[in-house]
Formats: sequence, structure tokens, C-alpha cells
Amino acid sequence: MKDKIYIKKLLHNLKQYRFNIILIIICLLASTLLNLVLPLFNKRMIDYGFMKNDLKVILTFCSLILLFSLLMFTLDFIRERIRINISAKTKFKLHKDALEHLLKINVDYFNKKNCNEIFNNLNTDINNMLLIVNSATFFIISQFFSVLGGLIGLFIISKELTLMVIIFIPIKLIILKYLSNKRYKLTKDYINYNSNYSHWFDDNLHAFKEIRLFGLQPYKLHEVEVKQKTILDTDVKINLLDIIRNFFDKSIAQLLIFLIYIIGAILMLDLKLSFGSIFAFINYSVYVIAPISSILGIGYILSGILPSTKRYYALFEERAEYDIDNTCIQKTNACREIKFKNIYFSYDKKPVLTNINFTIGRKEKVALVGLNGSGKTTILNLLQRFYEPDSGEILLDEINIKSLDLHKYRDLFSMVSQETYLFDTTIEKNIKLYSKPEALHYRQVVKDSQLSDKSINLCDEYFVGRNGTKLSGGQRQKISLARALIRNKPILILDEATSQVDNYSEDRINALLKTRLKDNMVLLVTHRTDILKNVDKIIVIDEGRICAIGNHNTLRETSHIYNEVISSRRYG
Ligand SMILES: Nc1ncnc2c1ncn2[C@@H]1O[C@H](COP(=O)(O)OP(=O)(O)OP(=O)(O)O)[C@@H](O)[C@H]1O
Repeated sequence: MKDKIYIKKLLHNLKQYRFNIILIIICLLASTLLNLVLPLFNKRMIDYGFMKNDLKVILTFCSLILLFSLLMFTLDFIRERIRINISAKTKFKLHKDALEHLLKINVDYFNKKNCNEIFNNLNTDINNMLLIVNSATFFIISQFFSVLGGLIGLFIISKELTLMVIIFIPIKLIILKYLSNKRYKLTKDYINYNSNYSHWFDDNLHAFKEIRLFGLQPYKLHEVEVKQKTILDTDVKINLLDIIRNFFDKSIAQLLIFLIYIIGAILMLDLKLSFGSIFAFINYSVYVIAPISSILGIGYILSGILPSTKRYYALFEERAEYDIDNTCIQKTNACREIKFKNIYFSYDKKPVLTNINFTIGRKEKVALVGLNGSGKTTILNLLQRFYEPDSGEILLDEINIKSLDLHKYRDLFSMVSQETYLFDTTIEKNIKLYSKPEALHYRQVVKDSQLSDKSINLCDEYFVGRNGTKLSGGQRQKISLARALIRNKPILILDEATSQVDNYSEDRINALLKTRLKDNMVLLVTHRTDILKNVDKIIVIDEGRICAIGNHNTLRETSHIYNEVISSRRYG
């Protein structure tokens, strides 16, 4: 029952092409009819042309055969052209819909799956789903009519024999049902093993340096062997099942013909059926039996499509980022104050933040400080609405951020983190990110981010490589700072934004807090005392709780956690 929903969803994508599909079926039917006439032409050409040395008859039927064949080829061409078009458009739509949803899906999804796995799953699933619009499927649909016509023909010749043909249908159905169930399970396993392998592949390819440095090659090769063996074994089983199905198909058809001969002979001997009728019946049966096999095989084909269809639509069941209301943000009033009010939060039921309360005022520079894993990044994630608090409220100018339009709300932020992703394009494009700033503004931002520093010596057109692999850590951070500055948003988040930048550049970047960024609300995660001395407020987090709030001097005297954090060797 549940499976029907997925098939319906898949077929829904084809609804807009219903006229084209009808056209395809008409082409198929017309071509089948033309094909049926050709043996008649051949028969007449031989009987009345060749046998009677009549060149005119030979020429007439030769021309007719040529004409009908060309007509058939034209119909096939039109049919395939329409079908390929539907297939390509459906493929595009399935990919587009999936990407659109992926771009708004809850960030938790990306903690569970890696990019290669997502890409591989989508490709596999969409290609499998498109089997619904391949030529074999349409051929099967068109066979309904020929089976119907054929059965009527058979019924007119002999009711008893037709009944025998019909009795074979449920037998075949039972066998196919059994094989379909097996194929469904195997296909499901196959796509899951493949998904698992893609995940592993991505994970290990990213760790290529570690694999070499720690001499992990033999272990990794063994893992590949085990994983590939499981995949290939399942693939072999699926192929074997196809062979078994073929075997049953042909055997049943042959058995049927055998029975028709025997029973037909008995009927003929009893003078209930003429010799010509038996001959015609067998000819008709061949036309009917093969299409019946194809039609009954639809379930078998679906059993190969269904697991992928289910997995594809499961993606859409993944929660999208919450976006409740469209309350417009009044730009002039925005960002007077951000307030965390009794915030509790947990990842997978593991409590991470407990009763978080603090306020950031307009133009304030506030630092979050705490040991590793204390919850600083989680607070920033909640503020940017990548996660939703379990309870409590985050207020922007007294409005719960939950009720603000997500895109407009996010547009208030710029962020620089240790892990900002750089696209595999030029430095300039990475900074501008499709915006079109004035040339002067752009050059100033490049200067403020210390990217024009002569030690960098990279032009705007320099290609940074995948996630900036062709850059140093410090260069990457400077580009991500430039990217944030060019957006010029009211709230700036700096999460260890200068951790890899040299002291010279860092001092200049920090100086921006008092110049270029003096009117912005800035939330920083840092442990550098020279910055902490200059911020308006420091919030000290310990194991998900706020244990102190104050400025550098008071915290130095009152908070041992603060002293522990800033005096730790790593940040000393
Ligand atoms: N996506 C996640 N799923 C489950 N647990 C997570 C996730 N992200 C973080 N955590 C856990 O939440 C806790 C707080 O993590 P968070 O990244 O907020 O700490 P942090 O203070 O920013 O640490 P650091 O200084 O090391 O960056 C940690 O115990 C961490 O293991």
C-alpha cells in the first residue's frame, strides 16, 4: 500500500507529459499494426509474384513493404524522440527538485551523510527511476491492446484453449511475485551497499595524506575488497534472478504451446477443431503469450525501481530548515539587541546548552570564551538558525527569530569561521559571491582583510582549488574575512577568524573592530587576550552553561575558568 504512494509520486512527474505519452503509445500501436501487415505482403509477393513470375506484383508488394517499413521507422523515430525528451526533462526535474530541497534541508542531514554519498545516491536513484520512461516500459503498455485483441481472436477460435491460456496467467503471476519480492530486497541491499561504499570512499579519499603517512594502505585495500565483494555478490544475485525469470518465462511459454498442440490435437481428432484453426491458434498464441509475459513482468521491473524511488522521496521527508512566518524585518529598527532567553539545546538528545541567557546590544562587541566542546559554536549555530533550541527564545529586537523570514534574517549576518568553505574558483569570485560591489569598495575590503599584503602575492584571478587547497590556512581565512566584509551586514560573527593568520595581519584585522566595524554588532569566539581586552563583554561558557559574564579585568579576578582558558598553552 505504502509502495503505491511512491509509484504515484513518480508517475506524478510524468503527468505533464500525458499527451506526449499518449502520442508515444499511438506510435507504438501504429508501428505494431504495420508490422503485423508485413508478413501478409510477403506471403502475397511469394504466392502471386515469385511463384507466378509476375514482376508487377513483386514490384507492387516490394514498394508496399518499403513504404510500410519507412513508415514504421519514422514512427519509431518520432516515438523515441518524444521519449528521450520526456526522460531528459524528468531527469532534470528530479535533480533540480532534489538539489532545491538539499539546499534548505536541516544541517543535521549533512552530519549523517557525506557529499559523495549524497551525489552517488541521487544519481543511482534518478537513473533507476527513469527506467519508468524507458522504451521497454512504453512497449509493455502498448502490449495491453495487442493482448486484448489477441485474446478476443483466440476466444473466437476456441473457448477451451483460450481458457487454458488464461489459467496460466495466475501461475505466472505467483512465480513473478516471488521473484519480484526477491529482486526488491536485493536491489534495496545493492543501493544501500553502494551508498555505504560511496560514504567510505569520500571519507578515505579526503584522508589520502593520513593514509600514506600512517601506512594505512593495506588496511584500506582490505576494506575495499570486503565492501566491493558485498556489492558485486549482490549484483551477481540480481543478474542471476533476471536469468531465472527469463528461464521461467520461456519454459512456461513453451509448456503452453506444448499443451495447445496436445489438447488441440485431441479436439481435432474429436472433430471439434479444424487443422487450420489449430494452426491459426498457435500463431495467435505466440502473439499473445510474449506480450502477456511482458505485462506481468511490470511488477518485476517495478521491484528494481521502487527501492530507489523510496530513497529518493525519503530525502524530501527530511526536515527543511524551519521557516514559520514571513514577518518582515524593518531594516531601520533591526539589530538593536539580540537576546538569548532561557535557551536549552541538545544534539540527538545529548544536552549541550543549559539555560543560556545573555544580551548583545547595538554596536556591541561580545566574545564567547570557553574550553573545547563547551558549546560556543553551538550558540553561534542557534543564532544563525542552523538549529532550533529545545526550549527558550532567541529574540531580535524583542521578536522571536523563529517568526522572522529565514532568508531576510540570515541576510543580517556575515560570518568568518575557521572552516569557511571556499568554492573552486578565483579569489575574486570567492569574495564577491555573485554580488557586484563597487571597485573602490572591493579594493578597500581586500586591503582591510590583509589580502593585498605583498607576501600573499596572488592575483584576484587566482584559482583557489577545492576548498582553497591551493592556499595557505591564513590566506583562506583572509579571503573568508573579505567575503564577510564585502557583504557589510549589521551583525558579524567571527569564530576563531584569525586563528591561522600571522600576528602582523591579525593586529590589523583586530583594529577593524574600532574602525570599519565600529557600528556593527560583533560576536567573536576567541581566546586571544589582546582582543578580549578590547571587547565590551565576555561570556564564559563551561560545559554548556554560562559561568561568568564581564570584561577582561573583572573576569581575570573572578573566573577561574576564564583564567584557565586564556592561560592554556594552546592560546597563551
Ligand atoms: N553536529 C553535532 N552532533 C552531535 N554533537 C555535536 C555536534 N556538534 C557539536 N556537538 C557536541 O556539542 C558539544 C559542543 O560543541 P561546540 O562545537 O559547540 O563546542 P565549542 O565550544 O565550539 O568547541 P571548540 O572550542 O572545540 O570549537 C560538544 O560536546 C560536541 O561534541
